[in-house]
Amino acid sequence: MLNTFIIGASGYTGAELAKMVHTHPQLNLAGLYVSANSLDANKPVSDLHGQLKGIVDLPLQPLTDPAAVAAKADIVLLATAHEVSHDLATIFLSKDCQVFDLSGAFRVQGDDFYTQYYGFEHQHQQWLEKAVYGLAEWNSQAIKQAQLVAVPGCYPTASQLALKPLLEANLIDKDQWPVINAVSGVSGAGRKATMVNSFCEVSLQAYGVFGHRHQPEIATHLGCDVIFTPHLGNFKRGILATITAKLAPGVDAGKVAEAMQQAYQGQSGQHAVRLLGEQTASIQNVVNTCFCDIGWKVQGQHIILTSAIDNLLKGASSQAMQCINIRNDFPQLTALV
Ligand SMILES: NC(=O)C1=CN([C@@H]2O[C@H](COP(=O)(O)OP(=O)(O)OC[C@H]3O[C@@H](n4cnc5c(N)ncnc54)[C@H](OP(=O)(O)O)[C@@H]3O)[C@@H](O)[C@H]2O)C=CC1
Ligand SMILES: CC(=O)N[C@@H](CCC(=O)OP(=O)(O)O)C(=O)O
Repeated sequence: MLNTFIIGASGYTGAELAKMVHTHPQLNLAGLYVSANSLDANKPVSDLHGQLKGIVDLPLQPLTDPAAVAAKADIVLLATAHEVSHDLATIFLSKDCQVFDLSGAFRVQGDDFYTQYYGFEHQHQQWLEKAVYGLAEWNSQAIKQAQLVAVPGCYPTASQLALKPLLEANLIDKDQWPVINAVSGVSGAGRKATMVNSFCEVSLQAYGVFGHRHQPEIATHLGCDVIFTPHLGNFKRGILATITAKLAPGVDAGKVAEAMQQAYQGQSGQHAVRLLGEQTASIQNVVNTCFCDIGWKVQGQHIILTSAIDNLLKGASSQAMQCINIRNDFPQLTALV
């Protein structure tokens, strides 16, 4: 059994992880942590997340001595804000733990990327270079060798899983940037109350226009520029991305279907993508599952793809668990289906 610790366990993604680690046959849920001065310190996690009652009732311990936790850990899941993960990760890495970071702290290399998009200067360049991007369906060979896995963001997961098969097969005309419009439920913003995510303020609207940090994350890892516009919707969880792209000359619906099937169909049960063909993806069918559903339709030289995930699961926690499974040679969907 691998001793597994969750830092940030009182948050939305942390609570999802607690349930998964608890049910995983090869992982021992060894401890749940919140910040040293957390108002929730020492409460049972199930007091905050009632769905865990009788399943995981461990206390949320204050993280006063991360090095002491590192000494006991085989695996550490960082379900913490970007800057917190940035500061904590190396403490665990220096003690040879496997670290799976759900934040954006190690996802993108680039000179002023972190100052421009995250508002802090990255202090751990070597680990940033060594970190493996945890897009599970596409990066398993590198994940198998990784000590630090940067789990992709929620919008980047939905967007890349849809576009990557077509880009890898050279089916997209890159001169016309794919346009990604995506709507997220409010849990995407985390559990802390803010004005933006308060009940009476949430409507349906675009935000981060031309400035969201997921645009460069998507473009970097796809190797193709994109227009990306996120929207906040008045529902709790799920993301639907609707993506419009121009196909390369001579590409038809048959070639698109072949590329999709080649990318995903062959490894059924070993990955978390479900292909819908001409049906459209919907949030209802993926919420509370680890799956990304992808549908598409071709008309002339254009394709419209729809891609749906649960932002807290395939967009964060279950993708982290897929990466743990890949890294440790467990069946990829262990504890997820
Ligand atoms: N929500 C989503 O859909 C997605 C989130 N992510 C990323 O995953 C990470 C977690 O997100 P989410 O679960 O939504 O966040 P939440 O805000 O819901 O939870 C954050 C957790 O971190 C804890 N925390 C804060 N500061 C520290 C600290 N210094 N040391 C230890 N624990 C700390 C908080 O508890 P306390 O403050 O009481 O200490 C809380 O448990 C973020 O980086 C987010 O960007 C990625 C993809 C999707
Ligand atoms: C609705 C909402 O606010 N969503 C978040 C994205 C959450 C996510 O994917 O997380 P990372 O921050 O880890 O990249 C946002 O737009 O900032």
